[in-house]
Amino acid sequence: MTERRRVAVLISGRGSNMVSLIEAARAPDYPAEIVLVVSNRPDAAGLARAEGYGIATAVIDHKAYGRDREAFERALDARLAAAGADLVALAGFMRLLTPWFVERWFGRLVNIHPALLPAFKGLDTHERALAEGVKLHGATVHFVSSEMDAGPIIAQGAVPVLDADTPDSLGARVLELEHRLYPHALDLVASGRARLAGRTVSVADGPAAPGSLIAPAF
Ligand SMILES: Nc1nc2c(c(=O)[nH]1)N[C@@H](CN(C=O)c1ccc(C(=O)N[C@@H](CCC(=O)O)C(=O)O)cc1)CN2
Ligand SMILES: NCC(=O)N[C@@H]1O[C@H](COP(=O)([O-])[O-])[C@@H](O)[C@H]1O
Repeated sequence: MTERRRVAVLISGRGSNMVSLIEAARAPDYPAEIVLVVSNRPDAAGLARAEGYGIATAVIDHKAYGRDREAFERALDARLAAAGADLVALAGFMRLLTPWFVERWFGRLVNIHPALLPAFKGLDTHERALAEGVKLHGATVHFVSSEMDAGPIIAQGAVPVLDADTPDSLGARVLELEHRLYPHALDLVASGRARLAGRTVSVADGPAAPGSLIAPAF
């Protein structure tokens, strides 16, 4: 097997998607290894979870840089370089990245968003999905572009929205899906099967969203 890609995961909180990536990368044939977890928040619960797996962690507190976003990102970039990371996965990382960082890592920087982009960009996606009365909702893994939640889509998964759903019950169903979607999408990128083609992504040998990620047909 070719060299496994060295992945750094960036978090701001709980880190459940980070754990799904760490667990997936424990498989000997998985094309990536998680070499570092970085948080912009010292109190992120995900840090202790990563340490529990023996993964190196770092805190780069954005508050220490005031309004100087680029200074924060230069410190982040230096820590990624020190770990020899060549792929970065955002997992509940709640900082808008500037064009400087995005251009430096473009095509090697991915994010998971709890909605079927381009629908419901931004925050509170489950509340908004229920308010709109959509019947299918889900999650998207995309390459990160300077424009928020607008980068080329790598893989998506869908779940049904039930009449009795609340934002919490729908959010829980989407999160369970995320934990299967993100390891799949990172596999596509790290193995080279997902290829950027301008504003879109082509996926070699097989669908980007295997049946298991699509809500059961009625
Ligand atoms: N240039 C980009 N940066 C980021 C993207 C992206 O697509 N392009 N994705 C996000 C993740 N994200 C939604 O998926 C997101 C992150 C942060 C925010 C936000 O409003 N952040 C505020 C601060 C909030 C806080 O610290 O709690 C901010 O940065 O001022 C919205 C959506 C990751 N970055
Ligand atoms: N806009 C980005 C965003 O909303 N990301 C979402 O934050 C949660 C992080 O959970 P986690 O810390 O348990 O992985 C996930 O649901 C992820 O999709």
